[in-house]
Amino acid sequence: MSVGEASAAPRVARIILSDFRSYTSLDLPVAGRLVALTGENGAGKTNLIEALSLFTAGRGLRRADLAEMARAGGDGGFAVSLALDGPSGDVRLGTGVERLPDGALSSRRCRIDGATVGSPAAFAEYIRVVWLTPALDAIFTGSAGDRRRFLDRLVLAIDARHGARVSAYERALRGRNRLLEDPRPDRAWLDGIEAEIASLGVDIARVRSDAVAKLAVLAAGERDDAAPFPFADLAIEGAVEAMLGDGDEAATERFRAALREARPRDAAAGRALIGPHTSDLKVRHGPKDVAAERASTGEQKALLVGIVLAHARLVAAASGLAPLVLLDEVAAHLDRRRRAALYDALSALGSQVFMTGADPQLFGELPSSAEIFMVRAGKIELYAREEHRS
Ligand SMILES: Nc1ncnc2c1ncn2[C@@H]1O[C@H](COP(=O)(O)OP(=O)(O)OP(=O)(O)O)[C@@H](O)[C@H]1O
Repeated sequence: MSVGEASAAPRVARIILSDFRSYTSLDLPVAGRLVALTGENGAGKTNLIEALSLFTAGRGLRRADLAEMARAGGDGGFAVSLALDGPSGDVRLGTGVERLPDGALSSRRCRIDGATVGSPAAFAEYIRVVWLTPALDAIFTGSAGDRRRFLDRLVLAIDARHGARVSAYERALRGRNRLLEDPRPDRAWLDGIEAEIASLGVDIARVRSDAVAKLAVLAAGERDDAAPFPFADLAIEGAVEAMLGDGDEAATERFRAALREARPRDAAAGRALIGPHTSDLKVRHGPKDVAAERASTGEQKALLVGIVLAHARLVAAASGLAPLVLLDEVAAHLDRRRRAALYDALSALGSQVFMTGADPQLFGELPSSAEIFMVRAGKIELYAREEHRS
């Protein structure tokens, strides 16, 4: 499917939580496409969108352990379930952890219409999820590792197998590190594991590069210097990415040769010094043509919003599913004009969007079809919208 083609937009129609974070039990019907969650600090707004973020591969938007998600004071288990109004009808998605009869906690369970599936990656057939959280504010000034993780999340929303690919690559790297600890390592084993690393590494570099190139094409379409959300110039910098020009097979061979040659150096360092695990995502503020880390705090936030909007459009075009968009405390950072522009852009996306903000006034510019909820200590009710808009 090409960028711009129509996509289906699944909608969460009901959220049911049991012993999830601050929620003992919650059954929330949702009617809107644009949904705002307001309420005091600590009320449970982020907890709710974190629950939604579990319907994608990985550990959700806080990258938390399952044990942290279970309500303190509960039995250690929790359940999150969604009724989804999807392209092929209604479907029920569920995930959580159960306290087993023998007293132990189960591993993470994932279910689709009651049937167990192997991992949350299986939800990708029904729903894609993208998000922007305050933790990402430091992404441009933070470590290359943070930016790689950010990029991998972008890729994961397009290609649900990317997480498994990265895990397998990291496992193979650890295996090679262990072999290199031996002063006389088994050469056949090393050859084998390096072949695996090279093949997985080139796959990772390729899908990351493709995603960045597609995002760049989308951003290029919006090269309006006066746009409220500036376009970003994105590029990946990495030795393996630089090898891709001659095709994947040649790149795999070159990466494998580089690993073989680097054995003494990597043995001394205790890790591989070359590979996509050392690459960096370079971001520039397009209209100003400066490195993103040199832009102002507000400009960085606007850049991130621009990237997330472009990403949501890319996910819709690539997967045929307009992704669920979760925006944690984004509205509060934007001036009035940009907030109105954000709501226009979100309406145009076609996605269902959940956004949080402590101050209900932040959502004054939302269209009347939007739904605003007031969150108070584990309880959620509709905010008096009519009053609010008068
Ligand atoms: N496992 C847990 N069990 C019980 N309560 C939890 C658990 N994890 C977090 N909480 C509580 O949830 C609350 C935080 O909720 P959340 O982060 O959703 O707040 P918020 O409404 O987004 O607030 P803010 O506006 O400050 O971002 C805190 O009071 C925290 O103690």
